[in-house]
Amino acid sequence: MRQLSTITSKALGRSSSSNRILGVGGGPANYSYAHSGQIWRWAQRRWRVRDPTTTTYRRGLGTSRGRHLIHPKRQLLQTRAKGEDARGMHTHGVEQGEIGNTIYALATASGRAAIAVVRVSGPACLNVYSSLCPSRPLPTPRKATLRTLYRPNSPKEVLDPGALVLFFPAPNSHTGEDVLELHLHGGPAIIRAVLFSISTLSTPQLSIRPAGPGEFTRRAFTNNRLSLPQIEALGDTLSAETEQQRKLSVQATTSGLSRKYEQWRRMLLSARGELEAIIDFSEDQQFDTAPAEMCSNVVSLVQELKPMLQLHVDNAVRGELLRGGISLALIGAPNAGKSSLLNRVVGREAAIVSGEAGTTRDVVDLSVDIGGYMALLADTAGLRKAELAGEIEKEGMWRAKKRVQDSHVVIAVLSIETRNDNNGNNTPYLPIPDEVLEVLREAQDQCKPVLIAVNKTDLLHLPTGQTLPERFLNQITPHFPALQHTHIHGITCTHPSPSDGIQPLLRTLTQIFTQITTAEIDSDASSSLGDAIGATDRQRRLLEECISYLDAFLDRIAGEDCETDMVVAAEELRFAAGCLAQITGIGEGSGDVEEVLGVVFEKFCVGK
Ligand SMILES: Nc1nc2c(ncn2[C@@H]2O[C@H](COP(=O)(O)OP(=O)(O)OP(=O)(O)O)[C@@H](O)[C@H]2O)c(=O)[nH]1
Repeated sequence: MRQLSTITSKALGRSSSSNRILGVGGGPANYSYAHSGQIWRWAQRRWRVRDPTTTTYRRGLGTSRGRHLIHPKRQLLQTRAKGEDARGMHTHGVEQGEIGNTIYALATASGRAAIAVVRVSGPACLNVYSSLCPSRPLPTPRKATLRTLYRPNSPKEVLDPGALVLFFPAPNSHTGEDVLELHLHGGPAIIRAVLFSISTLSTPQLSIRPAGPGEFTRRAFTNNRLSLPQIEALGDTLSAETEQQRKLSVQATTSGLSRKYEQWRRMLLSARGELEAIIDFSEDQQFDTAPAEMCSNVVSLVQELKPMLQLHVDNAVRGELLRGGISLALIGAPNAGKSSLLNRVVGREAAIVSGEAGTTRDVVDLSVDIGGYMALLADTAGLRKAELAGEIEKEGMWRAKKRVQDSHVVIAVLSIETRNDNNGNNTPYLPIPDEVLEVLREAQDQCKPVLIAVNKTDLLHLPTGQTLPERFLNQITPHFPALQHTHIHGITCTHPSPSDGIQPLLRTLTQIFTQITTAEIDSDASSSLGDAIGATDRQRRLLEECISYLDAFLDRIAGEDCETDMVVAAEELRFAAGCLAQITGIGEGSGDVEEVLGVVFEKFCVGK
């Protein structure tokens, strides 16, 4: 990635306050600009000024809020960026009184168990310990130590005769505060007694109270032990059901995504600083680098950053497939065996199977773990000529087609049928209905992976090892020249056997899942692109928003009214950086982090 030229000339070198004003280089980050674009927005809101180039707007700029005007185009605000302290660390509006509290909760599931863990976090940890384990020395930090727990102030009353106690002194603990873990015998009465005992230790000076859902993790975030993306990933870890979801959440928890986004945000802020330097000082100052070159450097940086962001968005979409499940539509003619296949895959009689054509009228949805991937299977109404179908069946077919459009993968079930030949023998043949072909072609046009399952192969009495005769394969392939042969499987649903073809079909499905969820890696790009697959839906939407601001920036900078457009273009960069700030919860524009945390912590349980 190209580095922007650093502005070291007279314009910035005059004083340390210049550095602060321009937000370039070091120095306390206590100041931030509201430049023309921002003032314009205020003006729009307050005085209904529409055109940023009018003098009215400039008057608005000069007089609004009566702040110190350092330049006709901008104003210095001595407002500390919300949620950012002097070191640029996030404070997230945590009330000081709150953080001084000590919290406790049962960290393991309630109910009878071999072991139950009670967690305590906050400044009163040592008091809790000395009250429960009177006259016993504090365990060595991070070393499990056997202790007898007593009821506070009743040294003869044992609560748990053999608890393992762990002490994690601040700041090297999960929450960044002192943390005490009590590994108790898991009987409900012991747990209740210990929790009650802890609650009695609260004093006006050292408040001790039960923790809310996710409150330990919230403290970890507040104390910079975890980033917002890591917490989101942690939420996913807790709700992971399949192996792939688990891997994804672990990847996201341990990846350096936050660092990457923060790096990009700082690059954008630095780029914005360069533009603002040009706007403010190009008329009367000397730069080491010519303004035109500085401007083109900023444009190049944005042009290089954009595809990286786009790749992250694409990879995040793949991650969403793992997180939310891959949707599969089963389509085919009535009686082809779609419901029978669904039942075989989920391993139970989930859908009604009958010899009566048109049994399935509506879409039947089921989720199932296929090869470690969460798959959302949809059995749909059989497709046939509309003129043969009644109103309900027509509605069912419409829904089936709609489901194909919304699915990530399509499985078409064709079925072997038999008819009497002239000699009175039952001859197998493979009907391929036009309605099914049409839907499959549409799916292929939308680049959806398609798999064809030829059902009822038991009617063929094939020799062992053969799953589909060549002639049927040859009948299918001309319709789908682009379809891989490995995506055509012979199966039998009603005669389970090692050669029924179901396992090979599932293996192919798993391969398809792997393909559509594997991160796209640009060979020139950073390795963190693979990590982007762990990005959440919220992060993806913010990345997309960031890209749209970068597009707007590039449009502005290419505009004819260079002076005005550059001012507004710098504002677009600020918004773009704000989107990245919202992802990490760090920096100007990070928005209401509490609100984001509220959504993120919904998934957390008490004790986490
Ligand atoms: N011989 C044989 N019969 C099968 C097989 N699979 C399904 N059938 C039969 O085919 C008939 C239709 O099966 P379903 O699974 O209900 O078919 P469907 O495609 O869901 O049918 P609709 O709901 O009408 O769209 C039933 O009588 C099944 O027993 C198979 O592998 N071999």
